[in-house]
Amino acid sequence: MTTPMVVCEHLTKRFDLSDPWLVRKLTGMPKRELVAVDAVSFEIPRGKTYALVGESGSGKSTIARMVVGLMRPDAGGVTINGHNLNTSQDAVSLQAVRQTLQMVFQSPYSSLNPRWRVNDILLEPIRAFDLISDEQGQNRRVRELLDQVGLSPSDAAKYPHEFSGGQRQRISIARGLASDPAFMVCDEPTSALDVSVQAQVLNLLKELQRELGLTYLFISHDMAVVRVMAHHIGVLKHGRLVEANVAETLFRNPQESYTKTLIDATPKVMV
Ligand SMILES: Nc1ncnc2c1ncn2[C@@H]1O[C@H](COP(=O)(O)OP(=O)(O)OP(=O)(O)O)[C@@H](O)[C@H]1O
Repeated sequence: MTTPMVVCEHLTKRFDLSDPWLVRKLTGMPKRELVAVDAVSFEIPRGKTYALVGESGSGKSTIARMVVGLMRPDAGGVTINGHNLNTSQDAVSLQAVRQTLQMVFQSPYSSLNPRWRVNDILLEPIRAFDLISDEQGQNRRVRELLDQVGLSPSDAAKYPHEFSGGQRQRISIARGLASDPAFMVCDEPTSALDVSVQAQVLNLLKELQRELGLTYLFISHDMAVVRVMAHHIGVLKHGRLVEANVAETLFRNPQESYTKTLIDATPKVMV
C-alpha cells in the first residue's frame, strides 16, 4: 500500500480569548480559552480530494493553516509526503515540502498583487524555487501554465484588474501550479464566485487533478461543491470531526443528524 500524501494526527489548536493579565487581575475575570480544533485526525491518499465541510467557525481554515505550516498546532501533527512538518529539523526536506504544497485562497481579488503583470505573478514561484534558470524556458513555462488553466498567452502582459473573478481565480491556480506541487490546499476557492463560474473553476480543478495527479485538501461550507469535488469527506462541528467517510457513502447514508442537516440544506443540482 502506498503511503498517504497527507496524514493529520490529533491536530489541536486553542486560542486564548482572555482579557490581558492586568484586566483579569482587576476584574477577577477567569482565563478563557477556545478549542478551535479538537484532536482532528484524517489522511489524504495521493491523487485524491479530501473535503473538510462544516459551518462557519467550525475550524476549517484553522486546520488548513496548520496543514500548510502557517500556524503551529498546540498538539498533534501534520505529515506531508513522509515529512513531519512539526518535528522535522531537516531544512532541506522542509524546503521540499514547501515546494510540494500550495494554497489557493477564497478571494481571487486580494490574493494577487495588483501591481504585477500576470507574467511576473507566475514567474515569482518559478524563480523563488529556482526551477528553471533560462529566460526562454521560464517564458515557455508561463505560457504552459496559462494554457493549463484555460487562459491565453497574451494574458501574461495584463494586470489582475483586467480579469473577471473567475479568470483571477484561474491565475491564482496557475500561480499555485508554477512550483510543480503535488498537494494543494483549496480554502473555499469558489465561494466568492457566481454559481455558473464556480462550476467552471471546479471542473478546472478536477481536470488538473486527473492530468497532474494532484492531491487536494478542499475546504468548504457548501455540500453541493463538496459533492462535486470530494472522494472523502470529513464533517466538522465546533472543531471536532463528527463524521468522516467516502463521499458517496456519506451522502447516501449520513450517520449524524448534523451531516443530514448540511445535506438537506443543499440544492439538488449543481454541476
Ligand atoms: N486568531 C484567532 N484568534 C482567536 N480565535 C480565532 C482565531 N482564528 C480563528 N478563531 C476562532 O476559531 C474558530 C474556528 O475558526 P475558523 O476560521 O477555523 O473556522 P471556519 O470553519 O474556517 O469558518 P469560516 O468558514 O467562517 O472561515 C472560530 O470560533 C473563530 O472565531
